Amino acid sequence: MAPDDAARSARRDPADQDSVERGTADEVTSKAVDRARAAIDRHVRLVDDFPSPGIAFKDLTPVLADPEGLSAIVTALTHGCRGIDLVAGIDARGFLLGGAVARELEVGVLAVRKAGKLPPPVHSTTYTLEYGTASLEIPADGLDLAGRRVLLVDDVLATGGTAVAAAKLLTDAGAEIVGVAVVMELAALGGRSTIADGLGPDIGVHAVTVD
Ligand SMILES: O=P(O)(O)OC[C@H]1O[C@H](OP(=O)(O)OP(=O)(O)O)[C@H](O)[C@@H]1O
Ligand SMILES: Nc1ncnc2[nH]cnc12
Repeated sequence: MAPDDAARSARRDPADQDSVERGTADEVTSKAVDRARAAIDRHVRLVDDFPSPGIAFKDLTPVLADPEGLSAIVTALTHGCRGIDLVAGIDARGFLLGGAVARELEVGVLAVRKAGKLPPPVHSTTYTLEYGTASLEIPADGLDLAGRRVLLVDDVLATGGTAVAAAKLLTDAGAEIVGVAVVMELAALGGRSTIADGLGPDIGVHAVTVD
């Protein structure tokens, strides 16, 4: 996505003194990206052969537990999400990030959950990710997604299977996916092109850092 003033346009008066003192939204975001990358480099836990042999797992849990890391990442993730009215956080670290991003943008948040956690009825889909298959679900009742403009948020984009599956669940329920925002993109696994193939070339994919 192109740099923009998403967080500010979503909730702040561009002329307010606080924004002026902290610089333009682009400057704030660009500094946040630098801080976020530094926190990721400092705290990411690299675990070989998890959850299965041959997988180099990047665990962002300690990054999110760091106050500077969480703060910078949330600011950086709001970059480029103009005009959204719902954040969807993907199970499980996407819940933490999605809630914080939604609060920052003053919109609601929806948890896209792994199978078996939600009461029926649900919309469900099974998909393939880097290390196996899984199912995601959202409520099929009590939630009107028609016409909602949704930003998908997750910690890692690897093959893109998870993001495409979550997006399809939401679009089948009537929502429009406006963008996908992740902390870390594992570029070698081709998630960006899977998203373009599955959701169309116009879906913006914003990664705070690319590995
Ligand atoms: O791009 P993909 O190949 O689909 O992989 C990305 C997904 O993999 C991880 O989740 P995982 O399903 O391992 O669940 P977790 O959040 O519980 O660790 C990560 O949090 C993403 O959701
Ligand atoms: N290598 C990896 N590290 C962390 N999360 C992932 N999700 C899919 N592949 C992953």
